[in-house]
Amino acid sequence: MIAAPRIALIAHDRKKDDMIALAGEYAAFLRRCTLTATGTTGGRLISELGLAVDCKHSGPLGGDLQIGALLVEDRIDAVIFLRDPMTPQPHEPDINALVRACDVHNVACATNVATAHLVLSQLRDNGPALNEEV
Ligand SMILES: O=C(CO)COP(=O)(O)O
Repeated sequence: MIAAPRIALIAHDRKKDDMIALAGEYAAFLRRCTLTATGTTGGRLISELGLAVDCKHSGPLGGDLQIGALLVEDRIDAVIFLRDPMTPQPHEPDINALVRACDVHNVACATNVATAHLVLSQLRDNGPALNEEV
């Protein structure tokens, strides 16, 4: 049996509605996954979609770094990180650290909805083999 994918879900404030819409589309699949999220994003996924989510701190309070630490320990298969490219964020260094950690450890990181569809449909249809050698 293929293990349930472990997915991190993160969205900046102006991207949270997009995240809820995206997660709603994949809700049946996401219910079979192990989900982690930054605090406010996770709270909305729980309250609006009824997903089971391990909520870390809010992004500006270190949540991105907590998720980065998990993926460094090989405990995350993919990150869906809907960043807001139009709004400066006080925790920009944390955001960059998380995306860099994805690159260092070859963990799939979708930073927009189009890529998120590719990653989520791949995981749903083929399991968490995104960062294995092909
Ligand atoms: O700021 C974030 C990611 O950088 C998201 O944090 P929240 O989900 O707590 O809003």
